[in-house]
Amino acid sequence: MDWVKKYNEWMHQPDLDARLKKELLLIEKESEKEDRFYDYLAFGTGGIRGQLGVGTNRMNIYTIKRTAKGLAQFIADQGVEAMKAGVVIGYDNRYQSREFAEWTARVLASAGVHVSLMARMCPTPELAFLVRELHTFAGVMITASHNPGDYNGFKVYGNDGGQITLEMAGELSKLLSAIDDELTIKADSLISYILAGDVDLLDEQADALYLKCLAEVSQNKELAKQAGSQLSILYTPLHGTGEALITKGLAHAGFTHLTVLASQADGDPGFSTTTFPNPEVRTAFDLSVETAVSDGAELILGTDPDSDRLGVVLMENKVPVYLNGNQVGVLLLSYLIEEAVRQRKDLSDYFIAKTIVTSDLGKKLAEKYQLEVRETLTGFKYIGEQIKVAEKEGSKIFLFGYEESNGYLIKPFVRDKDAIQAALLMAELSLACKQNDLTLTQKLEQIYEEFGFFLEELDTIEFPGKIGLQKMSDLISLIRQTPIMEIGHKKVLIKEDYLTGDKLFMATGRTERLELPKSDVIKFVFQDDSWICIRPSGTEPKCKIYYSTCAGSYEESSTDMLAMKQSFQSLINDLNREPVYQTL
Ligand SMILES: O=P([O-])(O)O[C@H]1O[C@H](COP(=O)(O)O)[C@@H](O)[C@H](O)[C@H]1O
Ligand SMILES: [Mg+2]
Repeated sequence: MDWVKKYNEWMHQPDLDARLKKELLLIEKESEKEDRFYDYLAFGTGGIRGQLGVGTNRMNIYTIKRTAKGLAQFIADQGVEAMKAGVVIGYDNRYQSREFAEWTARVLASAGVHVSLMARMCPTPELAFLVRELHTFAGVMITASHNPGDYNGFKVYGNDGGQITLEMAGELSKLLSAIDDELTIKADSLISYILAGDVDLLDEQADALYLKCLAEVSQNKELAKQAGSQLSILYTPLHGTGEALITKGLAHAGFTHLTVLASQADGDPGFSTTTFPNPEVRTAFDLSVETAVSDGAELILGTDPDSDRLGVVLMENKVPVYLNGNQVGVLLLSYLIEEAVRQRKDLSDYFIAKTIVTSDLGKKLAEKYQLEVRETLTGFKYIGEQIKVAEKEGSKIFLFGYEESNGYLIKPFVRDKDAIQAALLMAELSLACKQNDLTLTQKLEQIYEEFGFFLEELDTIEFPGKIGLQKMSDLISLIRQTPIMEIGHKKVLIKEDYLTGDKLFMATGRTERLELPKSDVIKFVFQDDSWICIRPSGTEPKCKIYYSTCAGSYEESSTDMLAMKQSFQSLINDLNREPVYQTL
């Protein structure tokens, strides 16, 4: 895109939003202007996501209107029935989320697409649920999930309730590439569309519908009814949308001893009490741990702003034990398996889904019970897609889906990760363990003893701006091209390149085809089942490096981890010829 032309167009637009105009006038550096106007934001792992601000490469009312116009055209192309089925729209507590949701509703309605708009902020899984429940053609959620406060985003759902995958995103992007009149897209007022019946507002009824289905998540209803009040839970919504459904959902099930961390329950879009509202990061729990120590809570649950990620901290003798997403996932899976066995279900009828960057511990556990394991690329949309595929095939039944970045799904009435479902099951599992005089760390230990001590770590390297994007792509290409036979003392057994689709056996040079769609991901697998995977994030300007080790003891596994990380870090620094390493 000719950024100078675009910049001038925005600069000379007579009625440009006053705040954006002010911001535009303050930009002096040419590189900054270029970064904001060289392109439009594109679809990534979780829809369109970016920093708020002026420019085509930022989230603002103009880029939102353009995206909504593209979506309206896409729906109109499917015919009148699709337009009537329409779109359900939700939004979180972020800056401008509500404004963006209203603009999306207005632009869609102006094109004749029916809209159901949430009247207040809601969790992403509730919106995903409503797509199925209301049989709409699509769904839109305005959120940037766990990203910092200056981000926002536009997630799109298809009529199965899952986030759109490559095919639909590709078609939508094609339509969007022909739209460049973002500054002049017009629509009537929201109230006029509501009065005309083109936009419906959804409120309490949405919660009631969701909560009715949530009850299905419970594996042992009697347990929580009888003993739920014995488990003391502290919950933090991290200023986001989770409070209403989590408190109601858990209370209905019987978990009545639940306290909400008041200082993080105010919907503050600046996330002022935490630097990063991401339950993957320990500091997100600083305040809740402090409170749990003084109040004696046994379990801390925390959800990200749009409440699709769940973080768990166990309080054992007032000492916090932070679980990562892989650990929570394997604990939930082991509980689902135990309950299925107790209920005499034939587990070979079921499948689980996980991503290629998620630990293999869950896979080992599942395989012991003849559960099929389906692996997908990163992005919960691919896990949601597997449920659709299985239904179409009439093959296996979905038992569980999860990924390392704190995403879990139990019941497929939602087709995206759902922290409300996961919070309920986590509470139930904690209670079941408590009843058996077992701590969750002991439970985890038992799993490690049986299947091996799997450790996982994540490094991120930030690559901001247009130049950063190029540097990141160059680095990953270098890794792709360099014949890496060994990392530290470990021989590479297999190199999987998801961009070329090749699975290369290093010793013999033999290749097999990888079955997943093409994606810029490289995975090195070692002889002892440990692996390293590198890919660009699709939601933030950074490169992610995942490490996983497995050994017969915790000590062995962590020594391995340290050695493996150090070697890979210095390999990357050497390849890049400038040190780029920064740890999450
Ligand atoms: O950010 P969320 O919670 O919407 O989640 C989205 O992004 C995450 C991070 O993606 P990436 O590694 O590409 O940044 C993915 O793990 C997740 O599957 C996806 O739904
Ligand atoms: Mg989220």
